[in-house]
Amino acid sequence: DMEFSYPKARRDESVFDDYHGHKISDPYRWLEDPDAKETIAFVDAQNSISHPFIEQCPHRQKIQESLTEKWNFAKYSSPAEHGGSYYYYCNSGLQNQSVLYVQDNLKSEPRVFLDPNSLSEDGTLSISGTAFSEDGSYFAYGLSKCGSDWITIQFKKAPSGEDLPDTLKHVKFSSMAWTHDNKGMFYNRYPVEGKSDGTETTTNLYNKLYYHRLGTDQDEDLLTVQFQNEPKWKIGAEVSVDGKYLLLSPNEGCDPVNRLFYVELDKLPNGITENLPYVKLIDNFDAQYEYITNEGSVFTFLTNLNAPKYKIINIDFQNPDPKNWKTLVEEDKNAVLEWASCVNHNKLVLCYLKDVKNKLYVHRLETGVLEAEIPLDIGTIIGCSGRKKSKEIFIHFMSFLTPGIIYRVDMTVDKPTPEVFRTIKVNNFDFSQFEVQQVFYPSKDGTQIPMFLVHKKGLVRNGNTPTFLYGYGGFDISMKPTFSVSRLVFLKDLDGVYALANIRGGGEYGEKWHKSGTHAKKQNVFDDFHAAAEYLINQKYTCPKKLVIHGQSNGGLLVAACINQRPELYGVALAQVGVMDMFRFHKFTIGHAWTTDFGCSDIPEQFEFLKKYSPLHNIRVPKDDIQYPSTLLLTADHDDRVVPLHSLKFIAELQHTMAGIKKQSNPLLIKIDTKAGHGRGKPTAMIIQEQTDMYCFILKTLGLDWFN
Ligand SMILES: O=C([C@@H]1CC(F)(F)CN1C(=O)CCN1C(=O)c2ccccc2C1=O)N1CCCC1
Repeated sequence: DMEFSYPKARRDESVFDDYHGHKISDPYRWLEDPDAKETIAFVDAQNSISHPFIEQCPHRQKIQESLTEKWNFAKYSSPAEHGGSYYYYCNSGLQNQSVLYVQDNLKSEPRVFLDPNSLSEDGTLSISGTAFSEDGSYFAYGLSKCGSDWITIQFKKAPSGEDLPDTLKHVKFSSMAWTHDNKGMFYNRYPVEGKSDGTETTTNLYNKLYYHRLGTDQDEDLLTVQFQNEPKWKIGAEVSVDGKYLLLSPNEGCDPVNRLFYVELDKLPNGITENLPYVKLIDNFDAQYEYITNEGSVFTFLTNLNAPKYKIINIDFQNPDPKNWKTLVEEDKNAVLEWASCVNHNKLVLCYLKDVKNKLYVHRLETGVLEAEIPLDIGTIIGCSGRKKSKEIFIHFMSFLTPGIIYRVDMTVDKPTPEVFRTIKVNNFDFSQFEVQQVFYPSKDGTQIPMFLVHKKGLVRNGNTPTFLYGYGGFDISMKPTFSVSRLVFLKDLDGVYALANIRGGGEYGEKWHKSGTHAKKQNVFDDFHAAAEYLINQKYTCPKKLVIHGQSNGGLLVAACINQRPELYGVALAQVGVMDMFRFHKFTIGHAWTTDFGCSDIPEQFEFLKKYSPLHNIRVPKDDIQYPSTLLLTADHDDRVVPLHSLKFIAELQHTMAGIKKQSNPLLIKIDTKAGHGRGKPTAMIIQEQTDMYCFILKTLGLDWFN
């Protein structure tokens, strides 16, 4: 047990806000300026205690070597056909970024098409968004530095890979939609306001849609669509499969809802110009309308309109009145329709999630009638490639104990059957020693919550097994079984249990499940997670001291709120890039888009429910001899999704509150990485370091040995 002396951080008690009559102080407001000398000093001081604690782990070297060795297996994506060539990503094992290869056909010799590893020494430059032109002769790709959401779009000739000079800057949250004359592409930009390298916290408002004509300078790009009276709107843009329509899907948050406007491109008297005239087909945020395909003016959409588990409808743009809309595939009350794709001209491939397991079906586009099920094992479809003109699709299957199988499915036959195209193999790892089960446990309000458990076969439930509980709980995102070799190494070497709780707020059971974990019902999410912990303890898998909880982003909020509410229930808490200040999150970068799940402190009744769980505002000394779990917050200087100030303010308040409290022997630390962001695009070397850090922290705080 160590007594920590945490860095002193200035508390400015003079800073407070009045929220509808409530005076709320914000003594670490100064930490909101990432460039202030004082903030930089705070970050260094925190790292100077967290780094040694993590690095002094006796087994660090062994852990790092073991993770690196196990990580070193070839990873592939499904192939995708463009312009007659096939493209796929491959990471040979330890490359920092996957490489995009091209081959003339599925059997021929692949060539490197784009290798991001050649673009930066440390692998911190990553591909973020790609789009081939309709004839496959041009390729646009976004590059992100250090994991920032900002991208720069560049272009190549395809399949040669020859670089083109066109460069589009100040792009963020962008569609990439080519016109079918292959002359140019629609994309999104934000107005330039000072620094935009991903370390700034400036709010992102007034998203605009531009059209770039290949071979011209960016400053000649046409400002085609903007909504000057709707600063929060982001403008999704897509060109229809026949090239005749530009589909605009504005949304103003993260809910699965959008408006639907369109432009008939071949009816424009002067081609594409500034301020394109659009038709408002759907001018409300009542539902989501996701374009699948169209036959002339009859458009097929995936929608949750009066269908919280989604359905497929047809809208004839010539008869747009909702009373003429037709349902093509009815909602399935027992499964969520996650996505649909039109392939082989007249087929619809539908992917459902049923009790958090994916199932694939083929329907006729013309009638919506079910034709066949594509048989799959229990697990997750993480990718599907194939277009309307494709006669085949490739599906990428994965699960806890399946690193990946890519199937090719011939869509021209009556009974499409998956044939193995490629199996992702992990060397010398015996998966047969593990098993997966799905359990359902009751939450506080009696709701049955699914949870996956992964552990070695023959596990003895003695209430003392190190258990790693992961959750997210928001934004209609479903936590599905995926493969992680580092997790399995952890389970193997510690005889541990991995638990994935499908708590409310996610998309596991459609829009009702999502909504029941938002706004005034957000506490359901935390209750579901507490109940998962209690289940694991009551069923003798583990005990509080051996229970590790981990969450990222909205899941970081989950972990922080949970240790505030039930510190006695958890042994170790890893809160990664979490949202901690629920009163101010909407002021930074894209935070304003999250009010769809969280609400906003500007609104009195929403302030009331935010106040009840906001991590930063609910830190208190636990009663009796209860202390906070060993806690490690993780964030990074280029995280412009959830800006680091959230974690900095939370750790400052937590350390202040618990400093000098003798019973708090568990460490309360934060690690702030540099040249890293919210997570996407992180190079392999940094991922392995981060996993090593987390396992070192867990081993040290659980007092465990790493056997392997
Ligand atoms: O990052 C997020 C939430 C959760 C999410 F809904 F899944 C996504 N999200 C977002 O904030 C999504 C941000 N975002 C867009 O709005 C957008 C438009 C077009 C292209 C790409 C983007 C994109 O990444 N959060 C961080 C913590 C709380 C929520």
